[in-house]
Amino acid sequence: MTDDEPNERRTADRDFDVDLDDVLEDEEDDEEGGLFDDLLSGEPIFENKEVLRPSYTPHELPHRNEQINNMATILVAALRGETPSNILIYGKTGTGKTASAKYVSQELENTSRKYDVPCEVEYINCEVTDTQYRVLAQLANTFIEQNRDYARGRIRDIESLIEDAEDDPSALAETEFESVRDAERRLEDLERDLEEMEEVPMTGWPTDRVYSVFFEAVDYVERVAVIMLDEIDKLVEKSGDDTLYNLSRMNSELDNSRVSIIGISNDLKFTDFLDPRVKSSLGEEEIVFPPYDANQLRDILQHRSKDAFKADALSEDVIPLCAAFAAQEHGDARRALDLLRTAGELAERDQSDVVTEEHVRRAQDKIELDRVVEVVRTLPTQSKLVLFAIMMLEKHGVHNINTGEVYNIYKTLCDEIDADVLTQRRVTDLISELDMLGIVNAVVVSKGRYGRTKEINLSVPIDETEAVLQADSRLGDIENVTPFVQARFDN
Ligand SMILES: Nc1ncnc2c1ncn2[C@@H]1O[C@H](COP(=O)(O)OP(=O)(O)OP(=O)(O)O)[C@@H](O)[C@H]1O
Repeated sequence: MTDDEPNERRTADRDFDVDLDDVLEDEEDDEEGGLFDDLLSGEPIFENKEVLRPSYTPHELPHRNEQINNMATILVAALRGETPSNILIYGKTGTGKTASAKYVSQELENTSRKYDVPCEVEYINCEVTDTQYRVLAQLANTFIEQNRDYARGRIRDIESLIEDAEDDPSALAETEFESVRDAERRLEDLERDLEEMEEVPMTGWPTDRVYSVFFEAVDYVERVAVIMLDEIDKLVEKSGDDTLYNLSRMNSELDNSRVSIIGISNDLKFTDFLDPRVKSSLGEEEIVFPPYDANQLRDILQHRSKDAFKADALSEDVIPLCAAFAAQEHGDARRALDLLRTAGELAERDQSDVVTEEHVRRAQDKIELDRVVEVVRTLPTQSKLVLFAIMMLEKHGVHNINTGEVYNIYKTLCDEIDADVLTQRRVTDLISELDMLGIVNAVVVSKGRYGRTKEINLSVPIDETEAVLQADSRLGDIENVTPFVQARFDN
């Protein structure tokens, strides 16, 4: 290389001279590891942690065969071009409702492609999409997108058919077109359709208009559309049963397509709020997902852990313990998987080669604490003030606190931060709510001729509770309020 060669060229050559192996060796010799070296050096515990996350759809769902077969038996009608009955799926949280329904839909769509039967499943999470407008708009736009693809595909086919027919008119034999002109007319129709297919904006239109665009989009081609409404109770709670009413009576007006609904809910009572017509149409078939017991959870964890962990990374008692803990919590598979993943992460952090029972116990505490922190963090300000009062009393050594004591300090705290003071009766209600959330424990005790009173104790760790309460921008201003506690003979 000469001096007058361009600079970049020389720089580039120099870059290539660097031998990557040398760099790696140098790094190995380097005694002081970087920030990540220590963390990387331990044997990894996980083979693929994603497998344990809620977003992962497992290929196998042990102990859900019966429910999966029931769903398939109902939905097979779609593959015969008939309308499947609507299905309502019930069960507590973490019992595999969504995972099973998604698994069945995937299989249904795969088979429909195999046999070339037009059938689609549209999934909507009603916790996120919780108004009639949004549900209809989301569905309309999905179908519009599919219709566009369909129209473009048809346009391509007809264009090439016309080209062939111009050379050889017999190319039109056995097609739906009698002449090239006929095919051209169809082409023009499709192009006009394509232009007219207008997406629904996420707000702003009258709901009637959204509904009619959705209706036309579904009916544009022949198909069976299965609409899966997960957390359907949230939709009804937020915006009533109009959406379900409209969807469930559509079939009588559709010409080309058929609609069937799968509703998923963990609230068994939500149908009580439905119009009787909607209730009977939606609940044509009901499938119940019972909670898992400890043995079933063990099988589920065993299946998932095969792909998630390195061989021998789990000590023998880890899975049974995770299963036992989660079985106590109404047989929730999500909780069991969280526990196993968190235990693995704790083992990884300890740079341990195996996950042990101890990691599971710590994971259980961590998850519980995370839950408490989240519950406390999202409490309304008034409840936070009541909890603050209880926490201060406990900090000053007062146990079996009574409502009057909480109320006195609560009032001082309200003054301190300029908040409205609620009545003692309302504060008693708030204490009961905190009890229901498992943050305090309030028991009614009889004091003989002095009547009955509530004895309140904090049931969550005091330091973490204080930290979360202090992190609230309003409560953070509370300084040095010392609870004035009347002399008590029972302390
Ligand atoms: N039988 C099973 N086999 C393997 N994994 C399962 C099984 N049942 C549930 N799971 C897993 O447990 C987690 C929770 O399941 P899913 O979301 O289906 O519960 P859900 O009943 O819909 O709960 P929610 O009502 O809270 O939405 C998911 O990660 C899912 O993959």
